[in-house]
Amino acid sequence: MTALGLRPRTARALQKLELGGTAKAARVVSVDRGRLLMVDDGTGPIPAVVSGTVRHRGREATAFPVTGDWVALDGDRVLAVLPRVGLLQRPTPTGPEPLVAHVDLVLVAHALAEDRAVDRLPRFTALAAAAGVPVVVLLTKADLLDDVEAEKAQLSFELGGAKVLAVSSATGLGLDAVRALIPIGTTAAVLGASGAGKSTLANALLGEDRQKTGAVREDDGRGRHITVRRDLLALPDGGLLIDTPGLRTVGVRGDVRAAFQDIAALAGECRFADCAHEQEPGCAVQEAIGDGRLAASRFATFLSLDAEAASVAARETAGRRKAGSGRRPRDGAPAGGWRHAD
Ligand SMILES: Nc1nc2c(ncn2[C@@H]2O[C@H](COP(=O)(O)OP(=O)(O)OP(=O)(O)O)[C@@H](O)[C@H]2O)c(=O)[nH]1
Ligand SMILES: [Zn+2]
Repeated sequence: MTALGLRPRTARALQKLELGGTAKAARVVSVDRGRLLMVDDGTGPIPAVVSGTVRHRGREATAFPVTGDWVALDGDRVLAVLPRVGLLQRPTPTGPEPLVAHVDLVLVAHALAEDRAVDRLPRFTALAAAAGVPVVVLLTKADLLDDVEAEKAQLSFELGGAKVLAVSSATGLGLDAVRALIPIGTTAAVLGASGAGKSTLANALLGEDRQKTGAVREDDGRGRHITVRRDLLALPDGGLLIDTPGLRTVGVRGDVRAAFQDIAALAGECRFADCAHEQEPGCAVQEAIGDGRLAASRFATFLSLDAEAASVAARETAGRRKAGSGRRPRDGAPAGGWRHAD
């Protein structure tokens, strides 16, 4: 893996496209409508646009690039999006919306001192779980808490034993621990509600005011600076950080159990395979709540997200039936294909 996180598999996928000598792999730093900023392992940010020609079909090749994507770049033209791993997608009424790609770790920021409602956090962890990306919860603004260790333990309990790190951009608490999570070449995405302290944390990790510089720099220091508001940032230690704007609404989609493996494991121990975890005898979930191993609030959150995902699935099935009479695009490519750069 290179400093920018290019994996051999992704590099091979580029070779397979056989685009010719001048096409190279480059990574998307930011997307501003049709305008992209790219980096590769030799150059600083380069502006690029998406090619109007769909040269290669397939799911990724016809997708519009998102921050973190690896693409085939020829001059200033993006020819194809290379196969994605670690793709964070937000469920929307019209289907999943890709947010960022090639993410190795999701950091969910939550300022417990200002927001006691932790039941929204599993929405973020579900988003990561759906992408198969590990999660660490950041208890931000820890300087505003009286008993950080106790709050951290409580938060971890309420999140089913999630890994929680207490951090403060104000005092520097926990910043080294966060840095250690993002070694050279790995990409972490910070998710969380607006005001959770994500951008301040990004600045603290960068060691500079991102608003002024916001630059992705090559680790050899040759790269140029360019101001971007957010997106893929190169940390001084070589890790890559994607700061995302606060997501106001995060829906859930698919099987939410991936984000509730603690509950799924308990449910596997219930006496009845079809246990509804209400008042059945031998219910391992209710037993765990009873003896304090599982937070009742977590189980309640699970039930509500599970119900939400089920209703989304039902809506999508109904929508597909309605659209079923329409023509299917060739090669299974999504209708619409490239969104052209202006
Ligand atoms: N006391 C304290 N305040 C903090 C800390 N980190 C951030 N803040 C304050 O919290 C507020 C919000 O911080 P931001 O970093 O802008 O939050 P954000 O999550 O990036 O918000 P969005 O960009 O809207 O998603 C600002 O007023 C920060 O100064 C911290 O560690 N301690
Ligand atoms: Zn049960």
